[in-house]
Amino acid sequence: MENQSIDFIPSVEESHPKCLHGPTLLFERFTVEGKRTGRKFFACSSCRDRNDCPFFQWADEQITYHVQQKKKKHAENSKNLNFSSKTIHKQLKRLLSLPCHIRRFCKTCFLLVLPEDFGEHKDHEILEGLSDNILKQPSYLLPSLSKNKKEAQYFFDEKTVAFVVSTVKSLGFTRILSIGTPRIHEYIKMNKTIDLQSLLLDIDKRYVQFYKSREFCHYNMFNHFFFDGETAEETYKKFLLKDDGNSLLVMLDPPFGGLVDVISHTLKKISNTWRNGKYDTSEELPIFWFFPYFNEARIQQCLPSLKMLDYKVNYDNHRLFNGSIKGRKQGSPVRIFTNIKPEKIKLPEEDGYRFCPLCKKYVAPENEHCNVCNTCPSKDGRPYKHCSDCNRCVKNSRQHCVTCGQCMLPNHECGVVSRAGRCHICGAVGHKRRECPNKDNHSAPRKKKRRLC
Ligand SMILES: C[S@@+](CC[C@H](N)C(=O)[O-])C[C@H]1O[C@@H](n2cnc3c(N)ncnc32)[C@H](O)[C@@H]1O
Ligand SMILES: [Zn+2]
Ligand SMILES: [Zn+2]
Ligand SMILES: [Zn+2]
Ligand SMILES: [Zn+2]
Ligand SMILES: [Zn+2]
Ligand SMILES: [Zn+2]
Repeated sequence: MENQSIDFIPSVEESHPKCLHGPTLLFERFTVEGKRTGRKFFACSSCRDRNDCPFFQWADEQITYHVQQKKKKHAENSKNLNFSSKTIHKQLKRLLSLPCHIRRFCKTCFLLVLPEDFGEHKDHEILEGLSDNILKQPSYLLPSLSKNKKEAQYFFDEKTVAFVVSTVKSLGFTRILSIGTPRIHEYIKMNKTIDLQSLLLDIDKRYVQFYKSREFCHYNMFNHFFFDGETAEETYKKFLLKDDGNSLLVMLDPPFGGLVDVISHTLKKISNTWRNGKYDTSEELPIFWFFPYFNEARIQQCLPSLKMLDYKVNYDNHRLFNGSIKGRKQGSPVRIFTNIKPEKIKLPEEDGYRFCPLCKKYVAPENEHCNVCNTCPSKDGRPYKHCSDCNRCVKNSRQHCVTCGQCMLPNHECGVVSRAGRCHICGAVGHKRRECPNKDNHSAPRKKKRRLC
């Protein structure tokens, strides 16, 4: 799915073959020249790595014996953490009734352990003395799955969590559908005085041990699949449509490798269910989508009402996303995409954000308004300046080069224009291969660099 020569085709997933992660998605391959091959295939909605989910099936092919065997083997290997939700909820209640010093968590099995089960985990890595508070913050207790490409868990730092929750509160929301945002969910649960409700939907099944069934659903956001069937889906619908769907915000922080089209497709499904329960169908389901700034164009193509805020979303356990990399002054590349009017969202002035009356939104300290472009142009957290030759704003670090006919870095290889960020077919900026007007009649092979002189 990471490969750019694959395109997602929205279709009725319920009729697709299923893998361990629910109905698969339909994709189509492109040739390197950007032409459709016409050959479609089903692949796992959630895993890009075949080691995590080996499912693959050509759409025009009957499932082979080989594939069936592979699927069976994978299902057998994935039987761990196969606990029943009913008993698991009772388990947390019992654990909380015990004194702290005999409350244990097995770091080998990722399980909370009751005294009668100590023997089963005797050679495992054990954490003991679990306080009530730590049991309310499982994202700090569970080892992060950040090495696993499938789940890619990166957690917001405390400041970001506090900012996001207070913003949601000040906007008047009372409920958050938290998709892949366990840290927001647990912060709300921990701080009862905040008076917000949250339902967590996440693919990480380990969370089921820490929450009641009305607080957490084991869920796949790439195909809108509830692993525990109709009961879980009912829990979600009830939450979504409570109070006629009023005062609800959907918040999601997908793994950064997730495809924008696929995530948008899920958001549209959620929005349709929400809208069906409402009188005023012109209203839009309020969304906060956390994603890197460089996805802006694609997100706006899929969901045009989503606007990008300047706020830099920091993470605890990601060097790139918490501004801790030496020399990386621009900070985290993750932003909030929302359909709430940006002027209503006050970004923290103590961090240098200020209101731009011309753009009618809060902007980052380095983002100076350009009167020619009539915008605060910086997207990536670096200062920009206007170049009258290019007739647009460019990064401060660039200078106009007459030979290249555009603004370039001072030490650039003069006469060679990088194709990064350009369409692979026609070389233009502003669209990708799949939207290229020349897509169907182009056959030149892809080149990395183009000599101009
Ligand atoms: C980038 S992390 C976001 C965590 C968030 N920043 C927080 O602090 O709460 C991605 C989250 O999405 C979850 N996730 C990954 N793939 C998912 C999927 N296919 N469906 C639902 N949740 C998924 C992960 O388990 C993780 O909680
Ligand atoms: Zn799968
Ligand atoms: Zn164990
Ligand atoms: Zn401005
Ligand atoms: Zn400008
Ligand atoms: Zn220029
Ligand atoms: Zn040059």
